[in-house]
Amino acid sequence: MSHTPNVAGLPKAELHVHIEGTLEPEMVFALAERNGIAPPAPTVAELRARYRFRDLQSFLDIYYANMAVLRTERDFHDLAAAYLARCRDQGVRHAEIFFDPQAHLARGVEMGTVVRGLAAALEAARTDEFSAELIMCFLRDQSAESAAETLRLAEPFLDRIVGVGLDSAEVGHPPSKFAEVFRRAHALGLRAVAHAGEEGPPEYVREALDVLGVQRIDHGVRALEDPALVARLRTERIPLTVCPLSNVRLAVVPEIAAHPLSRMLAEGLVVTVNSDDPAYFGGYVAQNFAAVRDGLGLSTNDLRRLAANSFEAAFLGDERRAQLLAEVAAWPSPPDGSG
Ligand SMILES: Nc1ncnc2[nH]cnc12
Ligand SMILES: [Zn+2]
Repeated sequence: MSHTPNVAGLPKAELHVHIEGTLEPEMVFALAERNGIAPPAPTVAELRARYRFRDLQSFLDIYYANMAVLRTERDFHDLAAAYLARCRDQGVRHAEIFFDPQAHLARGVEMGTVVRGLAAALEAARTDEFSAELIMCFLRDQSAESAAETLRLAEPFLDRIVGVGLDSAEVGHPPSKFAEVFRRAHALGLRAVAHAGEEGPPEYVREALDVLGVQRIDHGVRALEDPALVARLRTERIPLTVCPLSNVRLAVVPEIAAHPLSRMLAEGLVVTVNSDDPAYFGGYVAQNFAAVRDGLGLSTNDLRRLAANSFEAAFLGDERRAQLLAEVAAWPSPPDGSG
């Protein structure tokens, strides 16, 4: 077998991971038991067997149903702590983590319960080597008024939230629906990102940039259908947080060998590789790197480019960004310097 560099050792930022999408089936059952509620399936194996998705909506139905086991501050802490523990083995040096408060508010779980639990886990995980931030997403298949109310509820916690995002069922819910709440988020000093061009058209990517003023696009793979948009993304160096295994599992692309990531790299786009909902899609971020390395035949240079892009796209200070970029440039280096 040819020698392939160990992508788990490649220093990287993960910029597109939904914390509720890291809820492994085993944890669904453990939390159901701890909270005295019925699990969503008879066994872990039977729950996992349902993870065959036709499209985004068929995934979201199970994703939202499983979240019912998340009730207490401790639950949210334990969920984030489990993801953060995995970051160490995945080469993740910085994580920007999405959460979906409306999905919890709807079940009577308060904003403070969610944010305090998640933020405590992030605080405990921060070191000189590792940083993490929270991005609060609005559910685009709910109303603009609900998004505005969600932002109001989050105002007491903005010291623990770096930015806002937009996720959930895309088609029929254009970014422009959320112009006002994103304006308010900018006024509050928050960063902004949005899912666009996953199932939705290139026009949604444009709206996310022009109407919502986002600094990154989450997914964005359908932007490739529009050459003028591709040229703009390249010229303005707008990062796209791509999720290869997610795209295969949600039938955005037919198989990993057909994934447009190679084309995006060749176009000079600031693309990054991320896991999206790793408990559902067959792997965390290093498995996503391995899948595109093997499925698309990416070179060591390509892998370094993807990791460097992740630090360029991250909400980091200049000094730490420069340090992490230097570590990427030195990869793969022998772990003890002896080779
Ligand atoms: N891939 C995805 N697209 C839109 N909303 C999501 N919420 C969790 N994962 C998502
Ligand atoms: Zn996502």
